[in-house]
Amino acid sequence: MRITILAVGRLKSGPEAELCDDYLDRFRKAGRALGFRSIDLIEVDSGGGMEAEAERLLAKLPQGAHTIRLDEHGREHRSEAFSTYIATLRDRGVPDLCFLIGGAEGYGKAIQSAVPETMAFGKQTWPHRMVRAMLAEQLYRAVSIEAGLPYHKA
Ligand SMILES: C[S@@+](CC[C@H](N)C(=O)[O-])C[C@H]1O[C@@H](n2cnc3c(N)ncnc32)[C@H](O)[C@@H]1O
Repeated sequence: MRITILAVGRLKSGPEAELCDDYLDRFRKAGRALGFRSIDLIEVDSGGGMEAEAERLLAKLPQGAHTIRLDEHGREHRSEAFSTYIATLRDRGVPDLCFLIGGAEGYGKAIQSAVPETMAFGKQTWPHRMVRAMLAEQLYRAVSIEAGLPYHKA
């Protein structure tokens, strides 16, 4: 299974980008043996309003991907359940799993109707820069749980 994180805004550098890269690397190393073939972060330009950002996101969605929209109003998963969930998608043969992260204003309506599945990291609103690193960390945690690595302390 290939994973894509599709995010509004371009982070050239900074602590959030470094943290995100670090967890993506860890995910690649731990995930490969479990059948997670790749993980890529794709950024689209911010600006022009939510609907313009929505169009840019939709244009980059891998065709046929199982897509989950990160949203503070969304569904919450415990880390163990998230680990089982992505493993189940992989075992069902889903080729592409894509996570969307909105921009500073959130999502346009086109995204809300095209991507009904949501996931929340609690009910608070987090900066989109941090949400990337949080998602990369939860993905690494998910594969470390499946692999039995001593990272996650339940
Ligand atoms: C700054 S937030 C958007 C703020 C808010 N939705 C609005 O309309 O003002 C930017 C993006 O970060 C992500 N995000 C922020 N808080 C989140 C949370 N608690 N759980 C999951 N994703 C979150 C979402 O993808 C959101 O679109």
